[in-house]
Formats: sequence, structure tokens, C-alpha cells
Amino acid sequence: MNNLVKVENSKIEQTTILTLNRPEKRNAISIELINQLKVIIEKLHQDDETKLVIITGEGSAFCAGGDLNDFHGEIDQEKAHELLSQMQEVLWQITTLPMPTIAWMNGLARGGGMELASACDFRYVHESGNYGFTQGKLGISTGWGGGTLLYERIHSQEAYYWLVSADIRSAQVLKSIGFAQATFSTHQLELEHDLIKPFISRSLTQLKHWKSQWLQNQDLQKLKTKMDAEVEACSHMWVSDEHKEAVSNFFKRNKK
Ligand SMILES: C[C@@H](C(=O)O)C(=O)SCCNC(=O)CCNC(=O)[C@H](O)C(C)(C)COP(=O)(O)OP(=O)(O)OC[C@H]1O[C@@H](n2cnc3c(N)ncnc32)[C@H](O)[C@@H]1OP(=O)(O)O
Repeated sequence: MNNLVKVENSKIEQTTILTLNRPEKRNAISIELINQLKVIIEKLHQDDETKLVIITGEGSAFCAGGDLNDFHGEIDQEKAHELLSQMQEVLWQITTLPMPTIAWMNGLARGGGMELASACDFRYVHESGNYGFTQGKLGISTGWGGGTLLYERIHSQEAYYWLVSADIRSAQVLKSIGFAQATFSTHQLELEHDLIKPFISRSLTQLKHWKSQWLQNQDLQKLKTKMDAEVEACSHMWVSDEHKEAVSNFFKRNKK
């Protein structure tokens, strides 16, 4: 089995780095990748040693979203719902992890890649990357619950507008709207980086306390209900002609 998600445990810093590992596909999330992530995140829920989880991508991209090959073909609304639900569950499990989580966005992100980042507690973005909730241009909405999470991360008016406009934004804009906490310019993720240091230098007890406070501050039941509704809505749009045409145009464009 290929490791579509690399797991590096750093014992001294008590940090786990998860690296999406399909650089040739810009780390698009395939069904197999979802299955691997699911197992890894489940384990982290039982982990009493890790004080920080970082999610990043191999190569030039953070994540190009759902794999448009895997999620397509002759699927009906029910099947679309089933497939979208699987990644929604992963996003939910990431959101509720007992330790802080950082999306270290090493490069571009699209669609579900932005949803995955939204499931993390903090987002740091590479200054030369570009980032977009582009689902609107594909005839769908966010389908993993990440639209719901976006409303938790930035001002609701800004979230609403970003989902409708589906525009691609710079790292600076992400920082200015509060989606990203900071930008960085390094190419290699290093645990001694100034953005990571504050986490590493706090104790496990402190970090777990702050994370639990963060989760208590949210109405998790309501959040889950809204994420479920998002999956349901997207599953209907998934089988629309507009979406099928947008996906077919993407693959035609790539063959040129
Ligand atoms: C599930 C849903 C949700 O939100 O819930 C979603 O995420 S919808 C998915 C939303 N994502 C997107 O629409 C992103 C579509 N991708 C792109 O716009 C572009 O590929 C970029 C991500 C900007 C990267 O452009 P760049 O010029 O660097 O690379 P490229 O276009 O040549 O792509 C490199 C290889 O990765 C593949 N590739 C890229 N994105 C993919 C995706 N989302 N699904 C499946 N394959 C994908 C290309 O087909 C190509 O494969 P070959 O080398 O074999 O030709």
C-alpha cells in the first residue's frame, strides 16, 4: 500500500506531521487517501503524548481538493452522499482532536483542500501560494462540511461572499481576512520555525487545556448538524449537469 499520507512523529517535540503525499496530483484527496487519513486521525484521538498535529502537503501544492476522478463516473446522489460523508467524517474528527492542529499550507489549495485547512485550528500559508473555495465555479458547494467551518473561522459576511465569488486569493488576503494567522516564506517545514515554536514550547497539559476550552466554546452538536446539511446539499448538486460539465472541462483542459 502506498503511503498517501506520510506520518512523522517527532518524539522530543511531541509533534505529529501528516503530509499529503500525492504531489503528482497536487495532493488531490482520493478515496484511498481518505481511508488512510481516517485510520491516522482515529489513532490520534487515542494519543496521550502528541501535543501538536500539523497537516501539510508534499511538493508544490497543499491540496487540490477532492480527486475529481475518484468522485465521478456514473454515481447517483446517494453514492455522492456516501462518498462526501466519508471525508466529512475525517474533517469532523480533525476538528475535534484533543490537541491543537495547524494547516501548514505549503502552496496552493482549491476546493476541498480549503475545507481540510478549515478543519484545523490554525492556518499558516506560503506567501507565494494561491487559495480558493472554487466549488462555486464547479456547479457545487462545499461538500465536506468545510463551508460550515469557514463560517467559524472568518467573519460570516466574508465567508458568504467568498463561497459565492469562488475567487482565488493571495496569502496576504487570507491573512487580512483572518483565515490565515500568518504567512511564511520557507520551503521546508521546520519545527524550530518561529510560527511553530510557541506551540512546541508549551506543555502537553497547557495545550490540551486550551484545546478543550476552544472546543467548549463552540456548539459542537449544532456544528455537526450544519455540516451534515452541507453534505446533503452538495450531494444533490454533485449529480447536476453544471457540475458534470465543469469536471469534464477540467479534464479536457488538462489534456490540451
Ligand atoms: C470534493 C469537493 C469538495 O469541496 O467537497 C472538491 O474539492 S471539488 C475539487 C476542487 N478542486 C479543483 O477544482 C482543482 C482542480 N485542479 C486545478 O485547478 C489545477 O490542477 C491546480 C490544482 C490549480 C494545479 O494546477 P497545475 O497547473 O499546477 O497542475 P495540473 O493542472 O497540471 O495538475 C497536475 C495533475 O494533477 C491532477 N489534478 C489536479 N487537481 C486534481 C483534482 N482535484 N482531482 C484529480 N486530479 C487532479 C491533474 O489532472 C494533473 O494530472 P495529470 O498529470 O495526470 O494530467
